[in-house]
Amino acid sequence: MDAKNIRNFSIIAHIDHGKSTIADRLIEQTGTLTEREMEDQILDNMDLERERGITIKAQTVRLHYKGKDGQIYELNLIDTPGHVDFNYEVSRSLAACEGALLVVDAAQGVEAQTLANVYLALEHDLEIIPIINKIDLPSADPERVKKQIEDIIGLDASEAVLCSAKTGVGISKIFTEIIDKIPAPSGNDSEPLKALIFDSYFDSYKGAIAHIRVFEGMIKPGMKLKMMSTGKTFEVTDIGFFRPTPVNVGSLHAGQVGFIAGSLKNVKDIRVGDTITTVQNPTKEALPGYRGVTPMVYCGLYPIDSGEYNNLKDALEKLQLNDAALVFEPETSIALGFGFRCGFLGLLHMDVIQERLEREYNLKLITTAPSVIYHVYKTNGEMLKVANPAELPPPTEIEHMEEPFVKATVIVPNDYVGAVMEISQEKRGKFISMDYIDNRVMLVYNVPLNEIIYDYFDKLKSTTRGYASLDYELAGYQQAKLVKLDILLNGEMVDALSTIVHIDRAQPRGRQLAEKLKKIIPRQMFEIPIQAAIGNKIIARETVRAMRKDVLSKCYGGDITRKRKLLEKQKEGKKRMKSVGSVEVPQEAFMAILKVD
Ligand SMILES: Nc1nc2c(ncn2[C@@H]2O[C@H](COP(=O)(O)OP(=O)(O)OP(=O)(O)O)[C@@H](O)[C@H]2O)c(=O)[nH]1
Repeated sequence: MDAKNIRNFSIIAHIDHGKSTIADRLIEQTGTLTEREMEDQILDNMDLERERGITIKAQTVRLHYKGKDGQIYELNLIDTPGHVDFNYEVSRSLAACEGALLVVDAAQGVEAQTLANVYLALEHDLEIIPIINKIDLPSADPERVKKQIEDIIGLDASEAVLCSAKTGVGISKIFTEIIDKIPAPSGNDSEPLKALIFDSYFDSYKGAIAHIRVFEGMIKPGMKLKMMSTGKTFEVTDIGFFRPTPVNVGSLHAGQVGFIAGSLKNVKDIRVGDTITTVQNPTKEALPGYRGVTPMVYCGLYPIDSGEYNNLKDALEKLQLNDAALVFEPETSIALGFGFRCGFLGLLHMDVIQERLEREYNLKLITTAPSVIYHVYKTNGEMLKVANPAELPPPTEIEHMEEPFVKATVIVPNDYVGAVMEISQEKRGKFISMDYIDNRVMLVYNVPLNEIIYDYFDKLKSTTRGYASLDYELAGYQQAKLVKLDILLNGEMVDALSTIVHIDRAQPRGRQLAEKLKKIIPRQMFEIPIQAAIGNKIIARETVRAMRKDVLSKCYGGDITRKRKLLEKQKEGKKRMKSVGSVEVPQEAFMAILKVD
């Protein structure tokens, strides 16, 4: 295919504005798949993704379309993940494109992630084609949305495509716009190879597979290639593109998008953002923008049955084959035994991994409350990065501490500005700016990531009746007065329940946590004191009183089915219990810290 007939583009949108549905329509109209093959929402093909209705892993598909001029065009649609956790992947996918379709919901208008994604696209100098979707909705107001796109983003929206991915209106116009407005890729087959890795996945037959965009040069099977960030070399065995199932081809040329596989066994060898070149005639300069992914959120994962430790290890290793962003290392807790401290890109990523471990690998796990990484500057000049609150050194050894902050952008209707400000301040947010857009307001705050993890977004959503949209990006570390809050059960400290909190919040958090735990920890044969402590100082105390009745005392007569049901229920409840010293602690307790404020 002549490069002048190639178009590489992404679709960017706020969650639920219709990105996947539009992608489906584009695939359908190019006849890339027969109707029978056309499964609903092909691009979101992981089960979990479908259930949660969000795009997690980027997918790519090559479409062939006959333009008005009678020529066949190769359109490479590069899907981008739609969640803030995966911002870096979005950025790499965009770097592989010349253009982007900006999809905005005709009823909801511009939202926080619309903006975040547009800014990323503009950073990569992409040609942006505004598309106003869902015009079939009774509440659709395309004119108003056009105005928002112009006022807020500063893009000319006079020629925005009005479309309904549901009815199919406007889809043909999208093709014309892609062909007419998005520039064809430049690049030269005879230059030294320069290809960008923008995604990777693990195939049990072929090993690790890299999604790539060739900028300069060309690739053929048998070539010896080199990863520029690590120097790792390998031989190419397979080359191809996605339709969306993989189709092998003989070569990939400058300007094209596709995949390569070779003697690579682990996705860790394929770093998203890295540049690939040839061993024989390497390029001098890597493509810009590469950085390693760093997990932002950590938690402890422990098998309820300690005999499952090795199975958990195997499962994590398997998941990691496909997910280079997942990190883990063995950890021991006095309370929970042997487990792993695992690092994730964000809360959604954490949720997805936990769910897959339980669902696909049949593991029963105790998860500790998520934590961020604190920078602890010790009095001896050492700096520690602490991801597990239990590992915080004693206060006497700490000179000062720093915690990660994010720049949070919130868009809400005018009526809720006060509420958002209140929540943000409560969450130790520092006000940055406020702008009026249409009948809404865009607020920017610097907020500790720790507070975002707790319940910032939930609170935001509930107090604004779901109208607030949020996007955030990491904004560096700042000094903060932080302390470790410990919990003692029956006089014994439970390391897995320790958290790091701001000094001003420590007292009330400790009290609330003790109250909450009192409700969660079931009564046992003896009295259980629950204490919250900072260092040696006890700041709260509650007591779970001893059990008086056993579960069966409710059963009168000989109703055996009811009796069995009660025992079953009790067993069910027990599954998620972990004996900590002499106390049975349910999973919920380890998450209780997230539920207090
Ligand atoms: N009425 C109407 N509904 C639509 C239209 N396009 C998409 N939807 C619906 O809007 C919802 C979200 O659409 P998706 O395509 O899953 O949205 P998305 O942007 O891909 O969402 P993420 O994958 O989470 O980023 C789905 O229930 C769609 O059926 C449209 O043109 N009209």
